[in-house]
Amino acid sequence: MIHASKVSKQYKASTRPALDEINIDVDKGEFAFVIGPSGSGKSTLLRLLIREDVPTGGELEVNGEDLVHMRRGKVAAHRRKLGCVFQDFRLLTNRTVEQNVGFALEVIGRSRASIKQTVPEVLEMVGLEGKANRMPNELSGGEQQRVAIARAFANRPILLLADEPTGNLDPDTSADIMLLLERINRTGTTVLMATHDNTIVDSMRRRVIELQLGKVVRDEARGVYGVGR
Ligand SMILES: Nc1ncnc2c1ncn2[C@@H]1O[C@H](COP(=O)(O)OP(=O)(O)OP(=O)(O)O)[C@@H](O)[C@H]1O
Repeated sequence: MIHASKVSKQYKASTRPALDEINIDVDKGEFAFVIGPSGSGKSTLLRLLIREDVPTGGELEVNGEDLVHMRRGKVAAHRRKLGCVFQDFRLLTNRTVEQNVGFALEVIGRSRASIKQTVPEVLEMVGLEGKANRMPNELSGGEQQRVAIARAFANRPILLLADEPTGNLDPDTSADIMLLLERINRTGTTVLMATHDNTIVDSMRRRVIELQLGKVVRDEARGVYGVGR
């Protein structure tokens, strides 16, 4: 699903590369954490996968698509295959829960009938069936993140990218969000999640890819966060 070979990213303003010849292969259906200290390159990796930015070296493919040489006109189609979830939820604050999810489907050209059918299904999946008409500010942080996950999942992405999705949530709420991401993973969606949350990483025992100063320093199948971090 993800193939990164010697991928580097050198920002113009920076002296050292944010990513330095990293090799990562993630298979379809895998669940993998990307961990590492602040500035190690986690968000940069996710940005390259979303094609918000382009590597300055190496090969990068998602689902067989070459992201290095991808034409600008194909970027939107690439992003449509992905779901993205962020620490700060990024909901449309002036739209209801239902509209937030529906709008994401509208912009990718889904018919009104299909949106009408899909939105209640995904809201039920994330446990928000009674809250379709609420505004985001009428929800708890955990509920807002559920809306963001519903929105990311509505189009059944092949790959879900999550950048610190539990960063603003308390431990119990974070655990619930992880159950939801596991559930999404069980439907066949590959999940790549950047996190600082050692409790979550230790309890899930999933693949752990550790970055330090832009290099992969550990890639373990059923890893833990690590001692003393
Ligand atoms: N737009 C940019 N221009 C210049 N340098 C950048 C840019 N974005 C990130 N960097 C640098 O690239 C390196 C990696 O940053 P990145 O945001 O990928 O790290 P991170 O592991 O996600 O950190 P955090 O956990 O704090 O989010 C850092 O040294 C950062 O300062």
